Amino acid sequence: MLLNFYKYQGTGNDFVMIDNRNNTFPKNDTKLVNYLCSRRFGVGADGLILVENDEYADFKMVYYNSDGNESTMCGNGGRCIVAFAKFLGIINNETKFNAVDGIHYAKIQGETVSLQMQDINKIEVFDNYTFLDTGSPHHVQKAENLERLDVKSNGAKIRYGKYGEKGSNINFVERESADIFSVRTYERGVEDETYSCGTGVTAVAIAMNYGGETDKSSIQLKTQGGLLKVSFTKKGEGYENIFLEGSAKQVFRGEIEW
Ligand SMILES: N[C@@H](CCC[C@H](N)C(=O)O)C(=O)O
Repeated sequence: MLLNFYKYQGTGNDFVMIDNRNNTFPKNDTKLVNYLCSRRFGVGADGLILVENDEYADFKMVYYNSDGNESTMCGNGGRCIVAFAKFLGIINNETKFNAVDGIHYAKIQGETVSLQMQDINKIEVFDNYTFLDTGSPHHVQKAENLERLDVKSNGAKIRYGKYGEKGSNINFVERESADIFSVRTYERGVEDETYSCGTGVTAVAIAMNYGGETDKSSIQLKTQGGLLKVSFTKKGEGYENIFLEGSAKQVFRGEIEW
């Protein structure tokens, strides 16, 4: 059988995109999703995303990690699906779409997508790290010489050692200035470092503000795949009006046999 797909990337976090508005994709086929994401045998991607019809919003986003399992929210994937929905003619320059963590508002201008994330009310601060959920779970830990850190092995150690089977994404952050932080992320479900993680940089920006590393409410995050921006409003112990902004691009499209 031949399957039509599109490939998108948002600051180097890459996704196989499939238009599943006709409901023909076998959604429980973990092996198929894993095969499509395989960099040696398939298309190659950090994750796979389905665009589906939704009763209450412009469309629905269904996200899978490259291991083939459906997972929680993907911020870069959310930005890419907005670009894909525009390409498909489902939306124009603004949208409200449904995802696993609820409705997201987004707007697109050229190749830049600004995606509203869910409000955050719970932030846990520990001795040498902060934990928060920005749609997906994130461990945020400061690091020196970030450029030289072995993110895969250090990330895996924390992901399995501290968070067990369910796991967490692990972010390492180094402050460059009050409004610029460098971030590298180990993603669960990919079980490797990715070039950037949208929910991850969102978690880092909020954790840095909450922990007093910066008093800025608009922060630039340097990732291996490029620059992202996170802005927010602090309200009491929580955060609202959280926006993740950066580029989202179609890379290629094709069909693959399965
Ligand atoms: N790359 C994503 C995060 C995807 C979800 C994550 N791997 C998980 O399962 O928690 C992003 O851009 O947010």
